[in-house]
Amino acid sequence: MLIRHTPVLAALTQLSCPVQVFPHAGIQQLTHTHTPAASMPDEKMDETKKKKKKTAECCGYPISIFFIVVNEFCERFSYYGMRAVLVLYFRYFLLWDDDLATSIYHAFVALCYLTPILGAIIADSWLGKFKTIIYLSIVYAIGQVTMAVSTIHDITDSNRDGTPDNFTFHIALSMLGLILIALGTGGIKPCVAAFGGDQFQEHQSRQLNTFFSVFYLCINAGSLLSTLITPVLRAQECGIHTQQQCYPLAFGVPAVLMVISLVVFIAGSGMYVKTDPEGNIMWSVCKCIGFAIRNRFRHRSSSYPKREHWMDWADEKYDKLLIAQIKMVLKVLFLYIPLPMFWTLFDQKGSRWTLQATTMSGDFGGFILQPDQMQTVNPILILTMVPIMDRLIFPLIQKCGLNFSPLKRMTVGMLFAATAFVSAALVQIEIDKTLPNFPSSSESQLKVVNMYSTTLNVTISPSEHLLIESYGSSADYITFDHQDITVSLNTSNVITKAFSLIKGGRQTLIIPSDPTVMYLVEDTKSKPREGKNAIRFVNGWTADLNITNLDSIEPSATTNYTLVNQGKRDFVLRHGEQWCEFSRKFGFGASYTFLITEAVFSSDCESIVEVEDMKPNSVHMALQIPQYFLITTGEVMFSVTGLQFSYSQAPKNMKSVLQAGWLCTNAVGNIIVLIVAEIGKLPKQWAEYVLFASLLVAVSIIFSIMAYFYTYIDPAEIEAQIRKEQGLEPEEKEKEKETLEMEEKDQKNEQGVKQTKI
Ligand SMILES: C[C@H](N)C(=O)N1CCC[C@H]1C(=O)O
Repeated sequence: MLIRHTPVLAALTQLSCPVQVFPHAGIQQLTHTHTPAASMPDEKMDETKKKKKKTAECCGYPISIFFIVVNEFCERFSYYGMRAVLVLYFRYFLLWDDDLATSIYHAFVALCYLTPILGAIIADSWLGKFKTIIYLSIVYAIGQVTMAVSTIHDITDSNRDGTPDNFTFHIALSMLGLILIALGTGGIKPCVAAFGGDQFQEHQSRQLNTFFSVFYLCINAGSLLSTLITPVLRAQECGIHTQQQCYPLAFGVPAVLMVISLVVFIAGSGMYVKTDPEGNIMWSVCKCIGFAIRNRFRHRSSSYPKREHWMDWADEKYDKLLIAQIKMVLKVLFLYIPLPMFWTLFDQKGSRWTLQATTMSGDFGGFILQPDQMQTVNPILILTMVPIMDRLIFPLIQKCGLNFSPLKRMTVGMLFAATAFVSAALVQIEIDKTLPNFPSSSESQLKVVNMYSTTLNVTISPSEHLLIESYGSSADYITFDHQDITVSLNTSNVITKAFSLIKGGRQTLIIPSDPTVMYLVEDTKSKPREGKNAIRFVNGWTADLNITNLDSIEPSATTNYTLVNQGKRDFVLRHGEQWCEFSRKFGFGASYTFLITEAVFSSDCESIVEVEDMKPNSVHMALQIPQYFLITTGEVMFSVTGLQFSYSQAPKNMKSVLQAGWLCTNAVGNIIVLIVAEIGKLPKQWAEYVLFASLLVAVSIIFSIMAYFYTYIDPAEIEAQIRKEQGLEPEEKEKEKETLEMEEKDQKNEQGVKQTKI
């Protein structure tokens, strides 16, 4: 069979066109060997006419962009604000355990980045971007309201004890809310970015790139504000019958912001450039690909001449333009295959890095930073680094004559993320030096506390001999590689008792005022969560005691651990009319047992003895700043560029689809985090960080090779040339005139800006 080769198809299949770097644009474009007007497709020109009539401009930017970026700010506030308190809601309202809460949280985030495919298909094939954004924003707002309602404990708290009586109701409502939110946030995300891009005209490529940077700034401004505000709202107390943590307010404010986002978007509706969907494009794409594969298979014999691209096997039945568009999209999607690895590392900020922060000290002198607040460093850095990169670093690189093309930027971004993980590994090594020596799964550890009135000689079979003074403890934990021990106490007569220790556990042997009833209590064997401190009391007084926020404690008994925050804490010990106040300043991540002596009231609580079970964290959280700086630099190079690249390389009718493909790399990255968390970790955390860094370096090498073979295209130009070859080109002269007019207008605008600056 004979295949016709047109110049455009040859250009598409060989992809070896000369390239030219546009100033600031970052995206290399095909060199025009003819006037720009000559390359403009008729359809695009018609659309441009529409744009010219409709779009008002300010400083060279379409005014409609203002509504889109404000909409994005409010939407991201809503999304990140809700996300900031979600795990806590699962953990402390629905009372799920840590594992379930984290898994559902990550699954939700992954779903939010998978639904863009659905939104893109709806937008590009059916409703168009404008209507898709409106309808899915309504779904999103309903989801946020449903979520806020699901957190009102009073709805099912018929016995008014402060906890919901019907958990199934709250779980069902919140899951419905989350599904609607995922559908809404994911569905509109590819459309909003692409819709913003659609507002720009051919001659505004510089402004288009700035738009994507401003868009990213708005995302992070929204994220920063909401991550700071919603936890504060959650910490308030509210309720109808009983006062509880105010989840309805923490979820309600994001719901209000989502409604505002929708109103702002609708307010701009008269100004937007709205491109209509071109029928069920996704279905046509699938059918065309299916036909190409079947046709290739039918003609597999070597007697048939080869075609330059496997999609050319759809030539017999499908339009050349569609085939060319599919080739463009597939080429970019293929390039995306290695990208999820970046997000796998990036998304660990919220999990592994936050856990790392819980083993560090957040005392910054003037203020205290909680471990999860460390994440706000990312949006703060984005807000400062995007302008610096855009205005200073990238132009400087360009001035030096270096071709820092988008795909090179993305590769360098990945390498920055890898170095962030090397930095995290170095910090981890420092932390490990300060961590207690926890027992392995076959070992047991024991500490001894003496509440007896005199010093005791304690022998633990077979070979441990300890001398422990009254209201004192053994210096540190003793490690045993067996569980069964016998303890002998040398009091007036020898008391002997056998115990079985917990494998892999840490315990304390409490010897009370009556040593014959000595007993074991279980100790914490990991750092207390969220950088808090675990404390407990042993009552050496002669009667029951009440301690603030703790149950009443019997003589000789030990309380369970209570978690207290960093800072000065006061406890009132009370028995009947007698009381005293005990104050203590806590650091981060320590564990203490307080021994209450017989003289507690007569000494005004001064005689209480502190036994340090676990030292407070000593490595400072500031050491995490370099890793945050490196990952954020990586994000600016990778994510902002990826957003622009996905828009610029997509054919007009598949812009949202490529945005969705880009967002999907994020979803896959999140799913990898989930799988890694489930499969388990390397024995050493620093080794896991190094492993992730090495994987990303390997992936970025693969990506750079793929990028080397990628040729940047101007989809509009290719589409125009195909249309021209198909005889669909309108009057050249009219087009030329239109373009010249547009360029003149652009120049005037730029001069206007310069004059204003002067
Ligand atoms: C908050 C992040 N710095 C950020 O801007 N993003 C993380 C995933 C992509 C992007 C977003 O759109 O939220």
